[in-house]
Amino acid sequence: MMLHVKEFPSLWMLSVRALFGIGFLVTSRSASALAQTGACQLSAASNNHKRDCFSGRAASTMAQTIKYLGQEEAQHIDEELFSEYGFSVDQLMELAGLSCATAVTKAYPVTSLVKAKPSLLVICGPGNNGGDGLVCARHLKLFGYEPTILYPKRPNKPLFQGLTTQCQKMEIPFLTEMPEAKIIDEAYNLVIDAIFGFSFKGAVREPFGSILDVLKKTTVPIASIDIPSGWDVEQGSADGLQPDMLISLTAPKKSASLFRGRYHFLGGRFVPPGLERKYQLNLPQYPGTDCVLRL
Ligand SMILES: NC(=O)C1=CN([C@@H]2O[C@H](COP(=O)(O)OP(=O)(O)OC[C@H]3O[C@@H](n4cnc5c(N)ncnc54)[C@H](O)[C@@H]3O)[C@@H](O)[C@H]2O)[C@H](O)CC1
Ligand SMILES: [K+]
Repeated sequence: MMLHVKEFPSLWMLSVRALFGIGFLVTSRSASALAQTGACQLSAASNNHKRDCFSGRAASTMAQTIKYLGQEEAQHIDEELFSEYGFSVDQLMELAGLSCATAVTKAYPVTSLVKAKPSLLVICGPGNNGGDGLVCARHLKLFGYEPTILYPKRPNKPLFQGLTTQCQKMEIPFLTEMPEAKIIDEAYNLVIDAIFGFSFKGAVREPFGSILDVLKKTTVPIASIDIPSGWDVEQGSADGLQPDMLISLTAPKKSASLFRGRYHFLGGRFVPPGLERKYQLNLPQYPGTDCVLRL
Protein backbone atom coordinates (compact mmCIF):
# COMPACT_ATOMS: atom_id res chain seq x y z
CA MET A 1 0.00 0.00 0.00
CA MET A 2 1.45 3.39 -0.96
CA LEU A 3 1.41 6.70 0.81
CA HIS A 4 0.74 9.32 -1.85
CA VAL A 5 3.08 12.22 -1.31
CA LYS A 6 2.94 14.10 -4.56
CA GLU A 7 1.94 17.37 -2.92
CA PHE A 8 4.68 17.24 -0.33
CA PRO A 9 7.97 18.90 -1.24
CA SER A 10 9.60 15.57 -0.48
CA LEU A 11 9.33 12.52 1.69
CA TRP A 12 12.15 14.05 3.70
CA MET A 13 9.88 16.96 4.64
CA LEU A 14 7.26 14.49 5.73
CA SER A 15 9.64 12.77 8.09
CA VAL A 16 10.83 16.12 9.45
CA ARG A 17 7.25 17.10 10.16
CA ALA A 18 6.54 13.79 11.79
CA LEU A 19 9.73 14.08 13.84
CA PHE A 20 8.66 17.41 15.29
CA GLY A 21 5.17 16.19 16.00
CA ILE A 22 3.52 18.66 13.63
CA GLY A 23 0.13 17.43 12.37
CA PHE A 24 0.28 16.38 8.76
CA LEU A 25 -2.14 16.06 5.94
CA VAL A 26 -1.96 13.17 3.50
CA THR A 27 -3.36 14.93 0.51
CA SER A 28 -4.44 12.05 -1.66
CA ARG A 29 -7.86 10.62 -1.01
CA SER A 30 -6.55 7.13 -1.62
CA ALA A 31 -4.63 7.50 1.63
CA SER A 32 -7.99 6.91 3.24
CA ALA A 33 -7.48 3.21 2.80
CA LEU A 34 -4.46 3.49 5.09
CA ALA A 35 -6.64 4.59 7.94
CA GLN A 36 -8.52 1.31 7.73
CA THR A 37 -5.38 -0.75 7.88
CA GLY A 38 -2.88 0.85 10.16
CA ALA A 39 -2.20 4.42 9.04
CA CYS A 40 -2.20 5.37 12.71
CA GLN A 41 0.90 3.27 13.34
CA LEU A 42 2.57 4.87 10.33
CA SER A 43 2.16 8.28 11.88
CA ALA A 44 2.94 7.23 15.40
CA ALA A 45 5.53 9.99 15.72
CA SER A 46 2.74 12.54 15.78
CA ASN A 47 1.36 12.50 19.29
CA ASN A 48 -1.82 14.32 18.40
CA HIS A 49 -2.55 12.03 15.52
CA LYS A 50 -1.83 8.96 17.63
CA ARG A 51 -4.27 10.14 20.25
CA ASP A 52 -6.89 10.83 17.56
CA CYS A 53 -6.44 7.38 16.11
CA PHE A 54 -6.80 5.81 19.52
CA SER A 55 -9.96 7.69 20.34
CA GLY A 56 -11.23 6.85 16.85
CA ARG A 57 -10.87 3.15 17.60
CA ALA A 58 -12.52 3.50 20.98
CA ALA A 59 -15.36 5.43 19.45
CA SER A 60 -15.84 2.95 16.62
CA THR A 61 -16.74 0.37 19.25
CA MET A 62 -19.41 2.80 20.42
CA ALA A 63 -20.36 3.51 16.82
CA GLN A 64 -21.61 -0.03 16.39
CA THR A 65 -24.52 0.83 18.61
CA ILE A 66 -25.46 4.10 16.93
CA LYS A 67 -28.48 3.86 14.71
CA TYR A 68 -27.87 4.43 11.01
CA LEU A 69 -30.93 6.22 9.68
CA GLY A 70 -32.94 5.59 6.55
CA GLN A 71 -33.90 8.58 4.41
CA GLU A 72 -37.48 8.86 5.63
CA GLU A 73 -36.50 8.43 9.24
CA ALA A 74 -33.90 11.23 8.93
CA GLN A 75 -36.55 13.49 7.41
CA HIS A 76 -39.08 12.64 10.15
CA ILE A 77 -36.57 13.46 12.88
CA ASP A 78 -35.78 16.75 11.14
CA GLU A 79 -39.48 17.68 10.89
CA GLU A 80 -40.11 16.73 14.50
CA LEU A 81 -37.26 18.92 15.71
CA PHE A 82 -39.13 21.85 14.18
CA SER A 83 -42.78 20.91 14.77
CA GLU A 84 -42.67 19.17 18.17
CA TYR A 85 -39.50 20.48 19.75
CA GLY A 86 -39.77 24.14 18.76
CA PHE A 87 -36.45 24.59 16.97
CA SER A 88 -36.09 26.91 13.98
CA VAL A 89 -34.16 25.91 10.86
CA ASP A 90 -31.57 28.63 11.22
CA GLN A 91 -30.88 27.60 14.83
CA LEU A 92 -30.12 23.99 13.88
CA MET A 93 -28.26 25.02 10.74
CA GLU A 94 -25.98 27.23 12.80
CA LEU A 95 -25.19 24.33 15.15
CA ALA A 96 -24.77 21.91 12.24
CA GLY A 97 -22.45 24.27 10.35
CA LEU A 98 -20.42 25.01 13.49
CA SER A 99 -20.00 21.25 14.06
CA CYS A 100 -18.73 20.83 10.51
CA ALA A 101 -16.23 23.69 10.84
CA THR A 102 -15.03 22.28 14.18
CA ALA A 103 -14.59 18.78 12.74
CA VAL A 104 -12.58 20.23 9.83
CA THR A 105 -10.24 22.00 12.25
CA LYS A 106 -9.67 18.71 14.10
CA ALA A 107 -8.90 16.66 10.98
CA TYR A 108 -7.09 19.34 8.96
CA PRO A 109 -5.56 21.90 11.37
CA VAL A 110 -4.30 25.05 9.65
CA THR A 111 -0.73 24.08 10.63
CA SER A 112 -1.05 20.77 8.72
CA LEU A 113 -2.05 22.27 5.37
CA VAL A 114 0.49 21.88 2.60
CA LYS A 115 -0.32 24.91 0.45
CA ALA A 116 1.01 28.38 1.21
CA LYS A 117 -2.48 29.70 1.98
CA PRO A 118 -5.05 27.84 4.15
CA SER A 119 -7.42 27.85 1.19
CA LEU A 120 -10.61 25.76 1.07
CA LEU A 121 -13.34 25.47 -1.53
CA VAL A 122 -16.87 25.15 -0.12
CA ILE A 123 -19.45 24.00 -2.67
CA CYS A 124 -23.04 24.67 -1.57
CA GLY A 125 -26.17 23.06 -2.99
CA PRO A 126 -29.76 24.32 -3.24
CA GLY A 127 -31.16 22.98 0.08
CA ASN A 128 -30.34 23.01 3.76
CA ASN A 129 -27.13 21.02 3.21
CA GLY A 130 -25.97 24.05 1.20
CA GLY A 131 -27.00 26.28 4.14
CA ASP A 132 -24.84 24.16 6.47
CA GLY A 133 -21.98 24.78 4.01
CA LEU A 134 -22.43 28.57 4.20
CA VAL A 135 -22.44 28.50 8.02
CA CYS A 136 -19.42 26.19 7.99
CA ALA A 137 -17.51 28.54 5.66
CA ARG A 138 -18.23 31.53 7.92
CA HIS A 139 -16.92 29.72 11.00
CA LEU A 140 -13.88 28.40 9.13
CA LYS A 141 -13.00 31.96 8.18
CA LEU A 142 -13.15 32.89 11.88
CA PHE A 143 -10.96 29.87 12.64
CA GLY A 144 -8.18 31.16 10.36
CA TYR A 145 -8.87 29.40 7.05
CA GLU A 146 -9.43 31.13 3.71
CA PRO A 147 -12.62 29.66 2.30
CA THR A 148 -13.98 30.39 -1.18
CA ILE A 149 -17.61 29.51 -1.95
CA LEU A 150 -19.32 28.18 -5.06
CA TYR A 151 -23.09 28.59 -4.70
CA PRO A 152 -24.66 28.15 -8.13
CA LYS A 153 -28.37 27.68 -7.19
CA ARG A 154 -29.46 30.09 -4.50
CA PRO A 155 -32.96 29.69 -3.04
CA ASN A 156 -34.98 32.88 -2.98
CA LYS A 157 -35.55 32.73 0.79
CA PRO A 158 -34.48 35.18 3.52
CA LEU A 159 -32.57 32.44 5.41
CA PHE A 160 -30.21 31.70 2.51
CA GLN A 161 -29.97 35.35 1.45
CA GLY A 162 -28.94 36.23 5.00
CA LEU A 163 -26.32 33.46 5.15
CA THR A 164 -24.94 34.61 1.79
CA THR A 165 -24.71 38.22 2.95
CA GLN A 166 -22.97 37.11 6.15
CA CYS A 167 -20.33 35.27 4.12
CA GLN A 168 -19.87 38.23 1.77
CA LYS A 169 -19.45 40.57 4.74
CA MET A 170 -16.88 38.14 6.15
CA GLU A 171 -14.94 38.83 2.93
CA ILE A 172 -15.33 35.28 1.68
CA PRO A 173 -15.08 35.29 -2.13
CA PHE A 174 -17.78 33.61 -4.25
CA LEU A 175 -16.87 31.92 -7.54
CA THR A 176 -19.11 32.34 -10.56
CA GLU A 177 -18.26 28.96 -12.05
CA MET A 178 -16.79 25.60 -11.11
CA PRO A 179 -13.03 25.56 -11.71
CA GLU A 180 -11.37 22.65 -13.56
CA ALA A 181 -10.10 19.75 -11.46
CA LYS A 182 -6.46 20.74 -12.06
CA ILE A 183 -7.07 24.28 -10.80
CA ILE A 184 -8.81 22.96 -7.68
CA ASP A 185 -5.88 20.65 -6.95
CA GLU A 186 -3.45 23.55 -7.33
CA ALA A 187 -5.39 26.19 -5.44
CA TYR A 188 -7.12 24.48 -2.52
CA ASN A 189 -6.13 22.25 0.39
CA LEU A 190 -9.59 20.78 0.84
CA VAL A 191 -13.03 20.80 -0.78
CA ILE A 192 -16.08 20.93 1.48
CA ASP A 193 -19.01 19.19 -0.14
CA ALA A 194 -22.26 20.80 1.01
CA ILE A 195 -24.18 20.00 -2.17
CA PHE A 196 -26.82 17.44 -1.15
CA GLY A 197 -27.94 16.01 2.16
CA PHE A 198 -30.64 13.60 3.21
CA SER A 199 -33.30 14.84 0.73
CA PHE A 200 -31.28 13.91 -2.37
CA LYS A 201 -33.13 11.57 -4.74
CA GLY A 202 -32.79 10.23 -8.28
CA ALA A 203 -30.30 11.14 -10.99
CA VAL A 204 -28.25 14.28 -10.36
CA ARG A 205 -29.57 17.31 -12.24
CA GLU A 206 -27.45 20.12 -13.68
CA PRO A 207 -25.42 22.07 -12.83
CA PHE A 208 -24.57 19.61 -10.07
CA GLY A 209 -23.92 16.65 -12.38
CA SER A 210 -21.02 18.50 -14.02
CA ILE A 211 -19.77 19.79 -10.65
CA LEU A 212 -19.68 16.25 -9.24
CA ASP A 213 -17.91 14.99 -12.38
CA VAL A 214 -15.16 17.57 -11.80
CA LEU A 215 -14.93 16.67 -8.10
CA LYS A 216 -14.43 13.00 -8.99
CA LYS A 217 -11.33 14.03 -10.99
CA THR A 218 -9.72 16.06 -8.18
CA THR A 219 -7.13 14.61 -5.82
CA VAL A 220 -7.38 17.03 -2.89
CA PRO A 221 -9.32 15.62 0.06
CA ILE A 222 -13.07 16.12 0.16
CA ALA A 223 -15.02 16.63 3.39
CA SER A 224 -18.70 15.81 2.91
CA ILE A 225 -21.40 17.28 5.09
CA ASP A 226 -23.96 14.65 6.18
CA ILE A 227 -23.90 12.59 2.94
CA PRO A 228 -21.30 12.31 0.18
CA SER A 229 -23.16 14.23 -2.52
CA GLY A 230 -24.59 12.12 -5.30
CA TRP A 231 -24.77 9.05 -3.04
CA ASP A 232 -28.12 7.43 -2.51
CA VAL A 233 -28.88 8.24 1.14
CA GLU A 234 -29.26 4.55 1.99
CA GLN A 235 -27.37 2.64 -0.72
CA GLY A 236 -24.40 4.94 -1.39
CA SER A 237 -22.80 4.96 -4.86
CA ALA A 238 -20.12 2.60 -6.10
CA ASP A 239 -18.74 5.10 -8.65
CA GLY A 240 -19.54 8.27 -6.69
CA LEU A 241 -17.37 10.63 -4.66
CA GLN A 242 -14.99 8.99 -2.19
CA PRO A 243 -14.57 11.69 0.46
CA ASP A 244 -11.73 11.66 2.96
CA MET A 245 -14.07 12.96 5.65
CA LEU A 246 -17.75 12.59 6.48
CA ILE A 247 -19.52 14.66 9.11
CA SER A 248 -22.79 12.91 9.95
CA LEU A 249 -25.35 15.28 11.46
CA THR A 250 -27.72 14.16 14.23
CA ALA A 251 -26.98 10.48 13.41
CA PRO A 252 -25.26 8.72 10.49
CA LYS A 253 -27.42 7.77 7.52
CA LYS A 254 -27.42 4.18 6.24
CA SER A 255 -25.00 4.95 3.39
CA ALA A 256 -22.39 6.04 5.98
CA SER A 257 -21.64 2.36 6.58
CA LEU A 258 -20.04 2.42 3.10
CA PHE A 259 -17.82 5.41 3.87
CA ARG A 260 -14.15 4.44 3.47
CA GLY A 261 -12.45 7.76 4.20
CA ARG A 262 -10.20 8.52 7.14
CA TYR A 263 -12.38 10.77 9.26
CA HIS A 264 -15.96 10.08 10.28
CA PHE A 265 -17.31 12.61 12.73
CA LEU A 266 -20.71 12.98 14.37
CA GLY A 267 -22.01 16.53 14.76
CA GLY A 268 -25.25 18.36 15.42
CA ARG A 269 -25.31 18.03 19.19
CA PHE A 270 -28.86 19.26 19.59
CA VAL A 271 -31.01 16.14 19.92
CA PRO A 272 -33.36 16.28 22.92
CA PRO A 273 -33.46 13.06 25.01
CA GLY A 274 -37.13 12.34 24.20
CA LEU A 275 -36.41 12.37 20.48
CA GLU A 276 -33.32 10.21 20.93
CA ARG A 277 -35.41 7.69 22.89
CA LYS A 278 -38.29 7.69 20.41
CA TYR A 279 -36.02 6.87 17.46
CA GLN A 280 -33.62 4.72 19.53
CA LEU A 281 -30.67 6.67 18.18
CA ASN A 282 -28.22 5.37 20.81
CA LEU A 283 -26.01 8.39 20.36
CA PRO A 284 -22.58 8.18 21.96
CA GLN A 285 -21.72 10.73 24.61
CA TYR A 286 -19.94 13.78 23.25
CA PRO A 287 -16.81 14.58 25.26
CA GLY A 288 -17.27 17.51 27.66
CA THR A 289 -18.59 20.53 25.83
CA ASP A 290 -17.46 19.38 22.37
CA CYS A 291 -19.92 19.75 19.50
CA VAL A 292 -18.33 16.88 17.51
CA LEU A 293 -17.24 13.33 18.17
CA ARG A 294 -14.97 11.18 16.03
CA LEU A 295 -16.61 7.83 15.25
N1 LIG B 1 -31.80 17.40 11.63
C1 LIG B 1 -30.64 17.62 11.08
O1 LIG B 1 -29.75 16.80 11.16
C2 LIG B 1 -30.44 18.85 10.34
C3 LIG B 1 -29.74 18.81 9.16
N2 LIG B 1 -29.62 19.87 8.35
C4 LIG B 1 -29.09 19.73 7.02
O2 LIG B 1 -30.18 19.70 6.11
C5 LIG B 1 -29.95 18.67 5.14
C6 LIG B 1 -31.22 18.28 4.47
O3 LIG B 1 -31.73 19.43 3.88
P1 LIG B 1 -32.86 19.43 2.76
O4 LIG B 1 -33.08 20.84 2.39
O5 LIG B 1 -34.01 18.65 3.25
O6 LIG B 1 -32.22 18.63 1.58
P2 LIG B 1 -30.88 18.70 0.73
O7 LIG B 1 -29.95 19.71 1.25
O8 LIG B 1 -30.44 17.30 0.66
O9 LIG B 1 -31.28 19.18 -0.71
C7 LIG B 1 -32.56 19.40 -1.20
C8 LIG B 1 -32.38 20.19 -2.50
O10 LIG B 1 -31.69 19.38 -3.45
C9 LIG B 1 -32.48 19.23 -4.61
N3 LIG B 1 -32.30 17.90 -5.17
C10 LIG B 1 -32.73 16.73 -4.65
N4 LIG B 1 -32.37 15.71 -5.43
C11 LIG B 1 -31.73 16.26 -6.50
C12 LIG B 1 -31.15 15.71 -7.68
N5 LIG B 1 -31.19 14.42 -7.95
N6 LIG B 1 -30.53 16.55 -8.55
C13 LIG B 1 -30.48 17.88 -8.32
N7 LIG B 1 -31.06 18.47 -7.23
C14 LIG B 1 -31.66 17.65 -6.33
C15 LIG B 1 -33.90 19.51 -4.18
O11 LIG B 1 -34.68 19.98 -5.25
C16 LIG B 1 -33.69 20.59 -3.11
O12 LIG B 1 -33.52 21.85 -3.73
C17 LIG B 1 -29.27 17.61 5.94
O13 LIG B 1 -28.64 16.64 5.13
C18 LIG B 1 -28.31 18.44 6.76
O14 LIG B 1 -27.16 18.75 6.02
C19 LIG B 1 -30.08 21.21 8.78
O15 LIG B 1 -29.21 22.21 8.42
C20 LIG B 1 -30.24 21.29 10.29
C21 LIG B 1 -31.01 20.12 10.86
K1 LIG C 1 -23.06 16.73 1.17
